[in-house]
Amino acid sequence: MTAKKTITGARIFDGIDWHDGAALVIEAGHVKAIVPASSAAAGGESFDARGLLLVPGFIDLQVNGGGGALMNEQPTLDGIRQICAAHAKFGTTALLPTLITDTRKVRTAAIEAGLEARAAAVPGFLGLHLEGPHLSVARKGAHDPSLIRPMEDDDLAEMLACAKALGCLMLTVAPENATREQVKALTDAGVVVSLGHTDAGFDTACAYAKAGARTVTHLFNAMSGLGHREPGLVGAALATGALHAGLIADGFHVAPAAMAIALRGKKGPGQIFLVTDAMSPIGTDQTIFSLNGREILRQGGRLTLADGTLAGADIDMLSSVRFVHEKLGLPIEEAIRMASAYPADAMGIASHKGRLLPGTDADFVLLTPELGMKSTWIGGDVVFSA
Ligand SMILES: CC(=O)N[C@@H]1[C@@H](O)[C@H](O)[C@@H](COP(=O)(O)O)O[C@@H]1O
Repeated sequence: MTAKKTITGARIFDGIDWHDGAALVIEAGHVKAIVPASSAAAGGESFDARGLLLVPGFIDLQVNGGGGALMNEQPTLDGIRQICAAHAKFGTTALLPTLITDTRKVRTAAIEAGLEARAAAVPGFLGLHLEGPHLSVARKGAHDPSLIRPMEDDDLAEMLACAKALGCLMLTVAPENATREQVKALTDAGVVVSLGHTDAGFDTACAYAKAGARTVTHLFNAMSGLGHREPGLVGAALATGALHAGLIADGFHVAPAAMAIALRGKKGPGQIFLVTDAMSPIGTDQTIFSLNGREILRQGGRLTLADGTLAGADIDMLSSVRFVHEKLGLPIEEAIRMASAYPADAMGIASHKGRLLPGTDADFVLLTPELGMKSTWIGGDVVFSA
């Protein structure tokens, strides 16, 4: 990492506003400033990004796999490296490798791998997301029901130890199999607790939010719908400003009209952010893979178990940004925020990620004006170039 780098010629979006005729100045891997191009002092390396858009790097809080690796099947340092590298090709500069419901043994291996990835400073590795096994069997989705179980004392202890050692942990739980006291203990220890795979009613969801739950896992998927007398978790996610919610924007998981209604109806400051819920095929031509001994087929943009159950998404983050921009008509700035600023806010890491402000990590993406990939930068270094 050289001390100083300057990126010139691009239209720069810092997550709040556009800067035209400006240069991004990077020092020691961090944003130093965005300055008028004319006053960008010489010195250090200079990169010409004429005609391109420079936007904050994407943050994906739910990534089961990519580049042929699936966290459940390859809970190793190598698996994490593969996943991070695969998603960097689509603008993702920070992600949470996500382990869905599995055995204790696999979970322990995933935590070990996460600690190794942190020690090795794997580019793009942010922390871990453990989605399950403390979920509701009734809302299992593609999770193996035989492995879903209540949170016991030793589970809680393992999560607390993981949070302490790793520093960045998201945990999806269902109120059916995790108590409010457990959620409070976890959030007090800095774990971002997300509610999902649940039939929790509105009041229960609100009570869990009060206990510290901060986010909702893939809004609409694997939860009861918004009923007029029982708004459920969807209703709580939208009506409770404290909750942030992830959304899979592949056009198969949630109908565009439902996405638009949710975006219009979300009370702030909590926002709806994009997640890919991507699986191993991202960035490969894989058409079949296995999860807990069951086959998942990739066909026509969807990933399904033999019985047709959706099992994660076949989408990358840049395509998700394009989807909400092009299909929902969101301004490009807002589409980009949904993939950068909002997940950073949800995760509580906005002081150093999600926006390009003085002092934040120099994590950014260079795109063509048509939103094609050019290059991905993490900590001021190029990690992918198209
Ligand atoms: C990794 C994973 O498995 N993610 C879930 C899946 O479990 C669920 O089946 C699907 C649809 O849920 P829905 O049918 O309730 O909308 O959403 C996500 O793909």
